[in-house]
Amino acid sequence: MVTLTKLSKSFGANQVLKSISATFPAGGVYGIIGENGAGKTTLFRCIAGLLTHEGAVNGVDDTFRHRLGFLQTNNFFFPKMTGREYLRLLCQARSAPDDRLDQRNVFDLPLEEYAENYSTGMKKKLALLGVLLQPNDIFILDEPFNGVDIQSNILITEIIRELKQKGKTVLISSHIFSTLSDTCDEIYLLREGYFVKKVSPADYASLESEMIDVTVGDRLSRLGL
Ligand SMILES: Nc1ncnc2c1ncn2[C@@H]1O[C@H](COP(=O)(O)OP(=O)(O)OP(=O)(O)O)[C@@H](O)[C@H]1O
Repeated sequence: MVTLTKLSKSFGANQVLKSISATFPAGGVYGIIGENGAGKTTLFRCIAGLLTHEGAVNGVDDTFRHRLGFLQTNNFFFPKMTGREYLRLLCQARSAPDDRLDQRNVFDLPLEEYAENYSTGMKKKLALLGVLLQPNDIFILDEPFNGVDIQSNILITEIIRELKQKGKTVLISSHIFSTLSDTCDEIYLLREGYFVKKVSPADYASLESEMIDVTVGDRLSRLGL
């Protein structure tokens, strides 16, 4: 479970998150959507403890961050570290078994090659595999579908469903609505620092058409194709 209590974050005069309170129970998948710059990554980084903030995430003394796997939008890989060495490092950081890596390499990554030389999609999959090999209960996936191929898209969707079945908590952001509507129990719309909407599956279709209306508006006629 993830609980946010009056979570606020500013960068100088730019107040990105404005006293957000929300509860994400275990065994659920929660989508966070919002325009570029709405604050999704900032929210995730606050939850993961990578940014100082006002308000609380799961209480001050909670050790839940030791059970939290965070797939960032852009992942860092040490120079001259192979994919296998990266996975071992992540396993060892959480005292997880680092054997059977070839068997668990479900994305068929070239584990003997340097991770920094991987393609964009391969880097994303390596980082995702790393947090999946750890004994995490909470998964924050910032744009996990970004840059990955169709096959991996399908597999990641099924992995998210499996995490839910196992009772994990999954927070996920995406700019592709269908990737969220396929998996999420609730979708939150982040706008101007607030969750302005919390939508259940029965209302996903109307949320999507509302977003299309708002987004497209008069833009096509302005473009004048
Ligand atoms: N380290 C930082 N220093 C200053 N401003 C920042 C920093 N990180 C984010 N911001 C600002 O916070 C706001 C929210 O950025 P954030 O990356 O969280 O948005 P986002 O919703 O994840 O966007 P996108 O969909 O483009 O990934 C933006 O105005 C951004 O410029």
